Amino acid sequence: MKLADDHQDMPVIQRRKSVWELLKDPVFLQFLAIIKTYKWYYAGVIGAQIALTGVALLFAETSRRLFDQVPNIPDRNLLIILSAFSVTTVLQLAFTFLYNWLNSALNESVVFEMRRKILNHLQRLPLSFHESHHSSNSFNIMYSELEIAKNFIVFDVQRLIALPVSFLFVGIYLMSVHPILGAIAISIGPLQLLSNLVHKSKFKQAAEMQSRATRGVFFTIGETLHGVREIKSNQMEPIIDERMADIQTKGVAYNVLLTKLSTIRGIAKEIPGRVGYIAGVGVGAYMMASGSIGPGGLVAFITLLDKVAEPFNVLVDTINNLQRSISGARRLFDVMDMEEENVKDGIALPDGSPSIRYEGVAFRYAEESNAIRGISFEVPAGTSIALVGPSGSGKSTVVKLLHRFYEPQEGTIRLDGIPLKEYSIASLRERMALVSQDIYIFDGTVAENIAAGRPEAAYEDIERAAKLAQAYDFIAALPKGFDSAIGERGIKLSHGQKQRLSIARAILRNASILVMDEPTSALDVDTESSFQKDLGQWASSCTKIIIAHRLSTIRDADYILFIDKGEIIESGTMNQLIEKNGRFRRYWEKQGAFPAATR
Ligand SMILES: Nc1ncnc2c1ncn2[C@@H]1O[C@H](COP(=O)(O)OP(=O)(O)OP(=O)(O)O)[C@@H](O)[C@H]1O
Repeated sequence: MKLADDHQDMPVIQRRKSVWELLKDPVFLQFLAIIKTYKWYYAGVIGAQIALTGVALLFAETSRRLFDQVPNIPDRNLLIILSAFSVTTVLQLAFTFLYNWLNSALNESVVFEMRRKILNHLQRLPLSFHESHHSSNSFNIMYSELEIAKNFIVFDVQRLIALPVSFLFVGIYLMSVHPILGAIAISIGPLQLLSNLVHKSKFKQAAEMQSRATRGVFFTIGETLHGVREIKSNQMEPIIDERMADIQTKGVAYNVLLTKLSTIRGIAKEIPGRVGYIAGVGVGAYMMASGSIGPGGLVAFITLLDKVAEPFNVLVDTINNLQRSISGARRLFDVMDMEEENVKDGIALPDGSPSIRYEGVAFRYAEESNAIRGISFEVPAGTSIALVGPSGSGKSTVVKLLHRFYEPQEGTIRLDGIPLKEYSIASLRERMALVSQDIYIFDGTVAENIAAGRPEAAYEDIERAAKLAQAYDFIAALPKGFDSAIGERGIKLSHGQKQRLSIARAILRNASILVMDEPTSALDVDTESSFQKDLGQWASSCTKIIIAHRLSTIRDADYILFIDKGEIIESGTMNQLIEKNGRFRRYWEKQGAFPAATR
């Protein structure tokens, strides 16, 4: 169980992009394409915002007329004014309702669409991404980073369009009431923008630290839930608790700091508004006394002061948000920018079992030293080869290359004489079945789990696969047989039972290459021997690669490779290797598989 704090700088994937580069980023443009899909919602929300400004103008103008005419207002005018107030109230309520409703629909739809896009992308990234990044990293992207990016795409974008329009309307109206009052009102907003400079870098830093703390929380929760068994058996609960407390303490401190800085910036933002109000009321009162405006003009000024300042007010918030959104979105885009596996390009692998040939293949993971080197062997079509060797010797790596989960740095792998790279990944994986050490049971029924790789399979075929995998009896004993729910929310299976389901899954795929990575490690001796017998029947035509730590699993293999430290040390049939009396024989002797030979 890893306890490193590597969530602190996840994911450092590519060079950081400037805001400008980010706005030109193709992924950002893809997100803008989402906006296009929901253009009518955006139009509705923006329209409702502008309409609310119109209603505010109507209210201010009505108030102005009322105060300009009282106390000698004719009954008819009063009636018109009261009707206008009633209309503004109704309109205000109606547009507020419309705005909230459309905004919520827009928000949910965009989040849904973005999450789908990101998950689609994540599952199409090469295995190397998932093997080198903690899964909590992807969860964090799906939730926190997405939430932040969404705030920009949903709210900031619409405000940036609607508010300047509102500003223009209200500004023009106030200038028409009186140019000096209009100028005072208009100048408040730009002054408010200056508040953005207050503690600018400190604020940015605090936002980044707070987001790190959030990522830390995701990381710790993910790691704890993933390794709960190891945590319990190693009594690591206090360590996890301490770690969480540490992250939370920092998280609380950064949150408080962020709130403190936001409040200071908020005060700085308020000051021009308050000063503008006092100046406007003072100037207005003076002008009223000198008769250049009526009392209604002053009332309109007071009523609309907030409205004219609002666009800048919100712009300040939007710029604040933008700083956070950009750093969240940047992490999201970094991952979205990563190239997906190209599974389509290439020729299709023809029907029938192919021969497999490795020619001087070498591979290393990222910066590490070679995991395998100089690997050369051939498996004729329809035969089997077993890879044996100590743990960490490179056996799984050899077969990962066959799936094209990774590409070798040296050498060539050929199927039927054609380099693997020329086949499309989709056709390769379609023709290969994998029974691996890590068995994943999906949330669903037994039948659905067996048919995971062939959802259209007939029920009889599923049953047949279960029989050949020695899984039929235990499935039949489940409360609902093949319809019993298993996985996260269903019946829990033993490792051996899961392994048998995974074998049934592979059988059902009807593949022409069968890769088995320790396929029977959790089966009892009797079940394994029946499985071996049946393997000869259902997989007779497949070309097979079997990785095994058990001698019984490889006894029937046509050819065996003994691998150590990434190299083939010995190769031959079982009898040849035993007679050779070399590393292979000593390896099994150590495990008590047969008596030590006299040397
Ligand atoms: N995703 C990975 N990233 C970096 N190194 C890896 C990765 N997977 C495996 N390795 C390293 O490559 C080497 C070979 O590993 P591999 O899993 O191929 O061995 P193996 O023989 O299959 O082991 P085992 O029998 O224990 O499953 C090991 O040193 C391992 O630490």
